[in-house]
Amino acid sequence: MLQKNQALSQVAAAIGPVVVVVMDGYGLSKTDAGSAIAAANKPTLDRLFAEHPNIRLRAHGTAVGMPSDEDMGNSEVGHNALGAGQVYAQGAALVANSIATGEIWQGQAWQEIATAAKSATLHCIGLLSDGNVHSHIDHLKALVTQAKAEGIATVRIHALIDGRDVPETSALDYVVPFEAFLAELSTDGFDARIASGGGRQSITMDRYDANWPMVERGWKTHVLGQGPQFANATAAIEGLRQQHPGVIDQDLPEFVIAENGQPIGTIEDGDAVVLFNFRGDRAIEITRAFEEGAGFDKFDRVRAPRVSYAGMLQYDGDLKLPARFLVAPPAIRNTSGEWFSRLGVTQFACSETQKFGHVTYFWNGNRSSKFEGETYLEVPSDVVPFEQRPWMKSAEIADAMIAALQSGRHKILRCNFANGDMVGHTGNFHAAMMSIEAVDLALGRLLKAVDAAGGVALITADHGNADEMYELDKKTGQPSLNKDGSFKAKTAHTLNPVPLILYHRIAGLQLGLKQTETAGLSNVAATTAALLGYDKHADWDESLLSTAD
Ligand SMILES: O=C(O)[C@H](O)COP(=O)(O)O
Ligand SMILES: [Mn+2]
Ligand SMILES: [Mn+2]
Repeated sequence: MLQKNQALSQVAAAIGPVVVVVMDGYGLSKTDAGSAIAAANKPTLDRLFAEHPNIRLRAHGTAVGMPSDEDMGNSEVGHNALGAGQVYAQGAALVANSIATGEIWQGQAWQEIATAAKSATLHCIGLLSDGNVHSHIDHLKALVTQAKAEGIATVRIHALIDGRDVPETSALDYVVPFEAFLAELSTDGFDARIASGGGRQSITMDRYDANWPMVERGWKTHVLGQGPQFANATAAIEGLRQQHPGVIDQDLPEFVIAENGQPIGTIEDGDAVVLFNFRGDRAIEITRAFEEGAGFDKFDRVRAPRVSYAGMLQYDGDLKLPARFLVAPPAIRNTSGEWFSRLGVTQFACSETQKFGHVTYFWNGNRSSKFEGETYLEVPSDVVPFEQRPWMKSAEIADAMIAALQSGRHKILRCNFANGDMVGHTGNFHAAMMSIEAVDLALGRLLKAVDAAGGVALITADHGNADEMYELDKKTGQPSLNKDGSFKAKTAHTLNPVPLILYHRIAGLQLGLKQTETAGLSNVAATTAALLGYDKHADWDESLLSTAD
């Protein structure tokens, strides 16, 4: 079975390495209004779109395993689909289903949490929004409602403020009704309140070991109850906004809710803790802080309470992190990393810290170890607000890819340029435009090395972001305005499709791409296999490559 496909091998014989480039957050908007991509000076990409086969891929909703087509795509589901060549029901859908059927409450994990919490406090930590990328507020409401039904008396919520997967200053749209919901439920001896919180880019939700001090600040806030005190979360958001004018939700500092100067929800021995985020990347570090013993050395925890801890999902199946989880994650099998490894095809993966796990861990179906024949290279990311360095590490990633191509050691090379996404999330139009220009420059250099190696490049993205930097008015299609007449910044991903461009300069080779109705990210793995002359794995979606007869 693991052999070259005869029909394809003639094409493949002419082809050197295949390079897959993911331009994170590069969507194809219907309109230039508010698009940092349209505004960018990008000669390489302009030439690619004008002169090389290119099609649109679906990158959101059910095409990437989200519950509905109203759901935007994100890096996890996008890279899972790209790397696995297939679409799985993802965390958002699995948790929603498990709650809908009630299965979640029957499982041993919830039973253990409920038992511990009956004689202590249940703490729920996570991202308070309906972004459905890391979490969903409906899942949290179901947890609190079930806690009351099972006779748990005290629930404390530690709320990370979003503004990154939802509008940038929407915190009160979630916090006000949620505090009302908790107050209504808090009868008959039941007491559920928000106890602490802060902006998600300021505390707790770091990823890929980029900035542990963020997690330390979160620990001090949620566990030790240290931080500026307010009477409730609504007052905290209002107060922090007054104290820090112009700071958007995701960057708000930490807050602690207190009564008579005493924090109402520190985390103590015997308590139960549920991290209600389902996505792994930004959940792993805080989980380690709760689960690891005395050997934990990332920061001084001051005290490490002995708690019953559960994740909404298991965030890393290889490391078994966390040990207890309420819903089983998708069992992603037969990924392209594994398939190509079995075929003896050498693979190289590279990105900077912020997206390194995306092209390795997410790409390989949430697996933290390498397959045989894989080489990984991580370029350390800057630890600064990315609107101050919109070029990020695009030049260094290009350098590493060029060197890897020149080494002749790898048959498939993949990389992720983080810029369009990470700078897109800041809501800064000018910086996002520059971020795309940096990617264009890096891409131009990389493609020269692809030519020199006689290779082919597939250039794509995992979802949109920089393609819509302003909220667009549904009726006019033009940017919506703030009260002061400025454009309303948009920090979240978009629902737009992404490009797939097929690039090569191999003389005499005619290749094209098929634009099908359902073409999506999950078709890229089979397209890569076809370029190399291999059959795809039977589980994968079809190749989009067309060859001249
Ligand atoms: O975690 C984040 O930064 C955002 O919620 C989603 O962005 P990503 O899916 O591109 O990582
Ligand atoms: Mn992404
Ligand atoms: Mn993103």
